Amino acid sequence: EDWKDRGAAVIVKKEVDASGKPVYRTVKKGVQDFSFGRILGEGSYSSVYLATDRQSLKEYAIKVLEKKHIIKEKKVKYVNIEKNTLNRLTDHPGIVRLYYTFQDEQSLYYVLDLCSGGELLGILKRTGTFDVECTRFYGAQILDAIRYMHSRGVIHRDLKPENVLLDENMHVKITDFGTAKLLPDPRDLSADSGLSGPLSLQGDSRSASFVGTAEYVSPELLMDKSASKASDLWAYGCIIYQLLAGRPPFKGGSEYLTFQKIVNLDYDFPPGLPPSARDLIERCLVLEPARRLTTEHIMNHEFFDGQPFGRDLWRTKAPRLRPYVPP
Ligand SMILES: Nc1ncnc2c1ncn2[C@@H]1O[C@H](COP(=O)(O)OP(=O)(O)OP(=O)(O)O)[C@@H](O)[C@H]1O
Ligand SMILES: O=C(O)[C@@H]1CCC(=O)N(CCc2ccc(Cl)cc2)[C@H]1c1ccccc1Cl
Repeated sequence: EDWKDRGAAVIVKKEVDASGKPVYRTVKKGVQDFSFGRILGEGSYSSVYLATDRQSLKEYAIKVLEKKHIIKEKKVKYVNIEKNTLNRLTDHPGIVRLYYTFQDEQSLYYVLDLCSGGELLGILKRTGTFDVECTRFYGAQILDAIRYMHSRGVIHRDLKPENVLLDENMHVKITDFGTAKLLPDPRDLSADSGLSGPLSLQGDSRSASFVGTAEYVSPELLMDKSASKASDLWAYGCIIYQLLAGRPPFKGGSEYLTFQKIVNLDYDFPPGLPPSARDLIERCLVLEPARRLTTEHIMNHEFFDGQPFGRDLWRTKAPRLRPYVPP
């Protein structure tokens, strides 16, 4: 192959025809272009493998879904949502990148960024809690990624520490978009498209079916099933609380008891939490979605005073992991 593979979705092969004339053939990447390594993890409908591109030797995570299982579990819609969502979120360092997809008789394949640092939940369990510096760094990276997602009309709807992965530099990569809600793409909502309908249509997408993970689900999703961008900020408040406290704010002995705690806003802070962190969490964990802080408000909140966002945030070296020690 004269064409160096640059992680492109297709490879151009240079060959010669019978008369010796050079001809170029484009072929889509496929299973044979990778050497599959160990299993990185398993989902309900998927297995994720470490894989190396045979040409560029670049390492990826390849998520493999078995078609038979997807069809049996009626998850074909999920497959398309994950692909369409990831194709909308292509240029942010805090979102797992989908390079390309392909399929064979039995399976679907998603070639993704390799997140060799594992899940945020995993490192939180090892340290117990995060100190303020770590909470600010990871809180800022997660927020920066949410802000980008929302700007592209994507509501994640299942944000939680298990879905915040870490790359080789221990930087955040948000994953698991199969249950996301796609609003009309703001980039298509140019004035003349007439698509810029009533804001309520865009700001508050009705969702009859999906509910996230018990501890992080927002009260509005439990009460009347309407997910909006504010639902992601409720989950964000739960995550910040969990980084500092070592456990989520709403955790009952059963899912039902957890839901009761959520709709009654029944949670307490462990002693010694910094006042600015308490204030930030309190302003995210607000029952009325419209009264919750937005990503812009949170970036300007006192808890993040002096914390760079944007490019600088992604160039910063991840802080050493230290547990939170009350003063
Ligand atoms: N890009 C990645 N790099 C490294 N590990 C990954 C990557 N994506 C997923 N994993 C790991 O593989 C496992 C399965 O992930 P996957 O997204 O397929 O299923 P899941 O969403 O975790 O499970 P479920 O579908 O039940 O919600 C998870 O434990 C996850 O940590
Ligand atoms: O949307 C696409 O990029 C293609 C379009 C052509 C195609 O056939 N597929 C697979 C569609 C599909 C979805 C679910 C099952 Cl169980 C089987 C096939 C899509 C696909 C291929 C690979 C991985 C994911 C997807 Cl959605």
